[in-house]
Amino acid sequence: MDEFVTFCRNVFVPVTNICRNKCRYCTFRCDPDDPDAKLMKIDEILPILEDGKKAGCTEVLFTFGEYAEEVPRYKEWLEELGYSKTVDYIYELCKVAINTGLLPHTNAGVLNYTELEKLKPLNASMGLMLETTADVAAHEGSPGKIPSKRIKTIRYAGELHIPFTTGILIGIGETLDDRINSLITIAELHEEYGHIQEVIIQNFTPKPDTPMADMPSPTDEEMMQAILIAREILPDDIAIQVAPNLIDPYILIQCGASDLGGISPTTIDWINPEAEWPSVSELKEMVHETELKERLPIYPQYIKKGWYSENLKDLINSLADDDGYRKL
Ligand SMILES: O=c1nc2n(C[C@H](O)[C@H](O)[C@H](O)CO)c3cc(O)ccc3cc-2c(=O)[nH]1
Ligand SMILES: C[C@H]1O[C@@H](n2cnc3c(N)ncnc32)[C@H](O)[C@@H]1O
Ligand code: MET
Ligand code: SF4
Repeated sequence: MDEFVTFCRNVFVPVTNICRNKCRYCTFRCDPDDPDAKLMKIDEILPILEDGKKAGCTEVLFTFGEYAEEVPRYKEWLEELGYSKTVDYIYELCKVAINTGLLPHTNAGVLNYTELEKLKPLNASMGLMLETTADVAAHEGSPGKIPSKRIKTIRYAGELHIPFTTGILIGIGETLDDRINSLITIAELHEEYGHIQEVIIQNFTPKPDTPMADMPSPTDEEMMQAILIAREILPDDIAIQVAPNLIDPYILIQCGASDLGGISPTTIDWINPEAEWPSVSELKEMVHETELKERLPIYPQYIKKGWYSENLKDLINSLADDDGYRKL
């Protein structure tokens, strides 16, 4: 067990919920004719960033459906905003966020090398869940969840020296062997490139009106086992993240979890909207005697290695203490 666990104060901006995939566990995604379908404009996003900054946040999490450009109606919306590719819009949003004083962490699904290369100078870290290396029914109809495609994106991020977040989803039809295989895959990618800062062990939570609404969440025993195995397989410099709005973290910390991810004082978890964030004081109670430490979206070792661009230098220096954690 680590001597402390970390978390990050962030704001969550669900830039678009249009997505080419149809993951059977997901309620984030919308069809373009759904009344909730959206592509957020800078005008709408800016006040969210400013509120977060005022509340002491250091990170903005920009989340997207994957390759929404493959959905014709979305292309029109994007063109109305003056962009022909999502990555160009993300680039602009990251600039706005940095000017507001927040460090971007973008998770836009699978991206190619050129897209990651474009976004690297404006992101403190980026993310993509591997989910699983298994071929599961939950991912039928989701070309972007083919494991080899996800592995490629994670590999490109390594080649580009982007501090990276990935993870696995527990309880989507994968076996114990699949979990082990997924973790070995992540460990090998990190051994090659050294860029994985954290691995999220996310418990599937069934959502109403999805094809997986009646599937059970993983049991506490399965989650404890997954963390123990992850701690065994993953190199020591990778943090293991669990989401404190989805599961009680205390026992999982005893098993080796060392990070509680982004929690937001001002926004909801748009992927798990039913699960409210604990406040920092509630988080303190949840971890009992364990010390809590606030981090930035880029982990201390990547600040030390200088894995960030000139664009982020002043902001990181103003937010980080000498050890690379949040300056108090
Ligand atoms: O609020 C959430 N934050 C999620 N985050 C945010 C994450 O907790 C933080 O942004 C990172 O720890 C960086 O500080 C993700 C980030 C990724 O790169 C990949 C997947 C996730 C998943 C979630 C999630 O389900 N809910
Ligand atoms: C951003 C990440 O959120 C996770 N995600 C999407 N839907 C669910 C759900 N029902 N339960 C838990 N995690 C989910 C996926 O792992 C995705 O990659
Ligand atoms: N759509 C992306 C993915 O599944 C980003 C997070 S899910 C809302 O990888
Ligand atoms: S989980 Fe991500 S990729 Fe899958 S349908 Fe939802 S938004 Fe799309």
